[in-house]
Amino acid sequence: MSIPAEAAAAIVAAGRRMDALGWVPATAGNISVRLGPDRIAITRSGRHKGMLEAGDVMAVDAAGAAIEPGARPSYETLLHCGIYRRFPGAGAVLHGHSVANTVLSRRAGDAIRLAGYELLKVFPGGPTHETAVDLPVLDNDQDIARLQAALDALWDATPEPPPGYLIRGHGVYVWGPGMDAAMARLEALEFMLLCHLEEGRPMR
Ligand SMILES: CSC[C@@H](O)[C@@H](O)C(=O)COP(=O)(O)O
Ligand SMILES: [Zn+2]
Repeated sequence: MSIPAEAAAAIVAAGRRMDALGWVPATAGNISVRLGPDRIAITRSGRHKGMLEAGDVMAVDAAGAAIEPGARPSYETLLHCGIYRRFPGAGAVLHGHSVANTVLSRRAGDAIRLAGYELLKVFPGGPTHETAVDLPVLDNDQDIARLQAALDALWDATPEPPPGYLIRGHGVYVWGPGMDAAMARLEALEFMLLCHLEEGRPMR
């Protein structure tokens, strides 16, 4: 299946931006866009996200299976599928490994509370800086299906989960209705995490 040029271009541009900000070292990170009810455009596994070309983006179905036989999507494809399945309004998903999200997630318990930051207004339902967002932190797991099951259990127990979470010592997942919104949320989140880190704040 060929990927719509606009979707591939949005993924390539997002990878360059994340790389410029130092959030996707080596071949870290993965990026996707929802194409339709049973189609997702996602980065191929093992590509450097700052040097993507349109051909580094491929299609999978809603269960994460490659449409093109033999093609190898991101190792973490099931996490993207889990987000699109759970949140019908999600149109783009970003995953990065920044220093701030890695260090803070290693120190944190099961959540990091972000409160009092002006940039919280970038998150849905956060019209003022007085809102607090509890960003979930899950233990890392190389069994991605098991990690997604832990996320599903968490989301089942959380009335309105924020559009992002951390994986301990690994990275962040953030989503939005489209790529621009997902990137704005990622930038806001990384900014607040960096503030948190600089201040040496307690986690909750
Ligand atoms: C460079 S190691 C990082 C990977 O293990 C993984 O966490 C990651 O983010 C990228 O995996 P990928 O399969 O390229 O999408
Ligand atoms: Zn990763």
